[in-house]
Amino acid sequence: MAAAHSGARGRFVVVGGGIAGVTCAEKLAMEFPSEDILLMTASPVIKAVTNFRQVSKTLEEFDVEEQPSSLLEKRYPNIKVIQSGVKQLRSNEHKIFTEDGKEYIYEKLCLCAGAKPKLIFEGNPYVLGIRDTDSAQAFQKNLAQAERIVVVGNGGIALELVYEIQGCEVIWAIKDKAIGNTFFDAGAAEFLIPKLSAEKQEAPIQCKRSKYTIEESEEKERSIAASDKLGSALGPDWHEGLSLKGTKEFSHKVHIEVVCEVKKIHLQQEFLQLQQTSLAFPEEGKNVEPDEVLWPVYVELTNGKIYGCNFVVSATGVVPNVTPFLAGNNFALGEDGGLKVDKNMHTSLPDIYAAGDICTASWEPSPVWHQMRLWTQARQMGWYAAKCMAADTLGESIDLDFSFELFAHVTKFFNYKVVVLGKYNAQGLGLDHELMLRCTKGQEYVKVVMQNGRMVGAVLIGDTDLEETFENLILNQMDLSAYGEDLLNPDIDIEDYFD
Ligand SMILES: Cc1cc2nc3c(=O)[nH]c(=O)nc-3n(C[C@H](O)[C@H](O)[C@H](O)COP(=O)(O)OP(=O)(O)OC[C@H]3O[C@@H](n4cnc5c(N)ncnc54)[C@H](O)[C@@H]3O)c2cc1C
Ligand SMILES: NC(=O)C1=CN([C@@H]2O[C@H](COP(=O)(O)OP(=O)(O)OC[C@H]3O[C@@H](n4cnc5c(N)ncnc54)[C@H](O)[C@@H]3O)[C@@H](O)[C@H]2O)C=CC1
Repeated sequence: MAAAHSGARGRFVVVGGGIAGVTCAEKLAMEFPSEDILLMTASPVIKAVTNFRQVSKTLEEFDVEEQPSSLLEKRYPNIKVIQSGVKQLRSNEHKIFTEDGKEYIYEKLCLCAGAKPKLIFEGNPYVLGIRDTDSAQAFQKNLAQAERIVVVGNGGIALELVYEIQGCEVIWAIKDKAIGNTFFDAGAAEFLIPKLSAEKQEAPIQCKRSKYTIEESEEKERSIAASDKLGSALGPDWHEGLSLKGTKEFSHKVHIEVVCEVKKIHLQQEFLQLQQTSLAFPEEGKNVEPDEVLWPVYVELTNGKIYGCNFVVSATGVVPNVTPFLAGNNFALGEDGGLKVDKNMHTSLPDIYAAGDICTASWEPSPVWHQMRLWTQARQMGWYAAKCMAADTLGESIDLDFSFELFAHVTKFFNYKVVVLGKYNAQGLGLDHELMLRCTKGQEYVKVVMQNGRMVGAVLIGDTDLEETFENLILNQMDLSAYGEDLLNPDIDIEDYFD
């Protein structure tokens, strides 16, 4: 490496301008008002949490705003933002080196560099991922000229996309039998499916929140894929600021191919040489006709079907963004490739902490908490990592934060409010559990997971108003055997029982 110019010495250095990094820097700035906190980030804007609302003991909601870093420095005069990517870490010397050729010395470091989309057929220019503002805009631009796309993956992004896209045929290829496997079971999927064939209620195509937008002149002409410079993950309602419309005039037109993966992606020329048949968009769920249209790419599925399309969206999860920090540093990594952190958010290397999507929680968790790469957890981890760094500096001990007692997430899918609590899909419980259900078509879907008469998880779709009561029941592990099915009886006001 070329000789680096000496930058600054920071007692506390945080890497990453996403929710985890910014929250961590803010908390450190509050804990140590007379210290400079260095926040290094590869992106020109930072993500700030605004309008934070504690909905219940563990459920929280907030908005995420993209802001220029100067606003953060104004709010916290002891935060200095350095806009340059970190290219190397020398943990044994307590030094980091940035892309602009500077080096910095830290006493304590927190790595919050997020994650990257885990793309199928990475490098294929017809395969798009969605992570940050750039990639979302690239997607929108391509969609505006598309008649048919193939969406691969069955998690949060795919669920949001298939519902939001209008005026474009969508072939949705999933590995599982039912939609939304990361959040739902087959019953909940069944409840949601009718929404995909209904006319989408027109949402105002404008952003609910004011957002800092990148100057037009800075925006590069893009071909199909976005630039590979890594920005922060998008915030809530990210699609509301974008018109997700193809070239046609219909609302939803989604066909789901279940239990399959993508075997191959053929360019048009290759496909024509194969002399195989591709399929037209299935009417009423059935493949009847060979396709007459020529497409830029053809997707061959493992079930033998081939569909032509304009491009493919790979919404197939994320991989922690650890690469810039690994060379020469012997970090312990989790099975998912994240930096392992203990119950103090400490990695395996001295004075280095990690938070958010980059890390893998490796402590013995509460029986009803698990890690998921979500912004609620990024905020909680960033905040708690700062508290741990402060406690260590002051020689104090600290208990695991209460937010890690119960997994709790509130979001929106297909225009329904969705709350998931604890082991909502009986994760890790094997056969040792029972399910109780209540469902009113088009209105609500309530599922609770019971183990030995105690509630260990719940999925609440619609305005059920049950989240606080169920959160308490999961947290206090009360024996509910005596209540039997009455637990979900809509004629009984369950809150009166337990409050
Ligand atoms: C489309 C989409 C929708 C989502 N929807 C939801 C949702 O509805 N609810 C929910 O809870 N979660 C959602 N998520 C997940 C959520 O956005 C992430 O879990 C969360 O934002 C992660 O925050 P983070 O700070 O760990 O990482 P990021 O937001 O990825 O931030 C990482 C930061 O590190 C910087 N960086 C990267 N490499 C370097 C480097 N070498 N040097 C310096 N800086 C670097 C980046 O520029 C960025 O600022 C969604 C994600 C996506 C992509
Ligand atoms: N409302 C919310 O809470 C939302 C949360 N998110 C979060 O953002 C992150 C990224 O979202 P997603 O990419 O949707 O990740 P995800 O982890 O939610 O889902 C990935 C999906 O891809 C599937 N998959 C993995 N490899 C595959 C392959 N080779 N072929 C076919 N399918 C494959 C998985 O089975 C899974 O269904 C996640 O952490 C997610 O939790 C994203 C959007 C909305």
